[in-house]
Amino acid sequence: MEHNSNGAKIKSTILHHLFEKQRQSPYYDNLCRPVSDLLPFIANGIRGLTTNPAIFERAISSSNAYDEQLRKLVEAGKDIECAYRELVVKDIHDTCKLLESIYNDSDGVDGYVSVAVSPKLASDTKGTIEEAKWLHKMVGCSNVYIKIPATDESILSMKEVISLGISVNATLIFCLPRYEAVVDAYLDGLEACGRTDLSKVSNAAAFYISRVDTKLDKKLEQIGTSEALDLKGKGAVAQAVLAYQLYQKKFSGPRWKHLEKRGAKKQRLMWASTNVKNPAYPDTFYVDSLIGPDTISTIADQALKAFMDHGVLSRTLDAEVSGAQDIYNAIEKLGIDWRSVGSELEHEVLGSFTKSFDNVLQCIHKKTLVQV
Ligand SMILES: O=C[C@H](O)COP(=O)(O)O
Repeated sequence: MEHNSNGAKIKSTILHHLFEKQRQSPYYDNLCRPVSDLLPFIANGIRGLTTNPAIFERAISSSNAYDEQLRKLVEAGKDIECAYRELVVKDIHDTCKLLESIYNDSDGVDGYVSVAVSPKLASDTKGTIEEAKWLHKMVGCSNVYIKIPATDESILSMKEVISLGISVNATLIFCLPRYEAVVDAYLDGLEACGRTDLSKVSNAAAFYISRVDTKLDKKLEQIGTSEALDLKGKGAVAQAVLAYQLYQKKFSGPRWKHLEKRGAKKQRLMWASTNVKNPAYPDTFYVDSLIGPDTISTIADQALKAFMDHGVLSRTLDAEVSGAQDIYNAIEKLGIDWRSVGSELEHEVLGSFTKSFDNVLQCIHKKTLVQV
């Protein structure tokens, strides 16, 4: 039985058990205004929140809760993009405050809220650094994660942002080599950080899941042999299982031990894109299949509802490591290049986030016309 902030008893859910029994933290992949609407999710065991431009597009375009702040921003002479950034900063700040007690109680392990730099900066190293610094300063909360895409150019910015003591959620990770580069950027950033105590710097690595299967399944169908078809729906989870093995390897040994002595926190793998896209797969498939300690599962509404209703709580993430390696190798043997899968997905998702970013600006523009 859990207690709310007034000391009243609230019923434990599978999300509480996920954290207490499996040491995996459930985050909510969503945001809304008023942010107080998130309180029931937190009471149900959500320990952090992730956002992206598509989430803001949905939130701002489907609600008039932003109109008053927007009117003031327009009156103050802000242009559309500035106004958008301020709306975002307010939501993220207010959500950080809601999650502050989880952040404090967990000693800075949980309670984070992610806010992404503009997808338009994905190939601009310097621009990403500047925007990350700006967002961090404007939100003004220790429990904000600045979300930076793991593109070639933005990985370079991660090292610098981390070295400034800013916590980062490295996102858009679709393949293992890219994940390894993200780990190295975190380690490099920590080593370059001038602070003697590194305990306030945190890093999550958002590894996409369902979209990887969507892409792989298409390629496997094109190959069409029974061996290929038999691998459908297995690649994304297998790759994630191997990412967890890589995480354990990278966060042990002398290099890591040295940083740990300075108080550094291990990076946390965060499973993103956990909503099932293929209706033929069970709706809790990706959440159920990737349960393991010291990780985060960020879950959007569809999978969250399903998991809370009939999710299965057992440690799956390292239950079948050699099987996962066999699946990974078999996919590669069929001529599917994991790196190319990663770059195709990176291109597609950045494209769709850029579209959401443009749409939300257009929506704000329309709202300002109505207000005039
Ligand atoms: O922020 C990342 C989301 O988890 C993406 O999820 P999606 O692939 O279902 O759009």
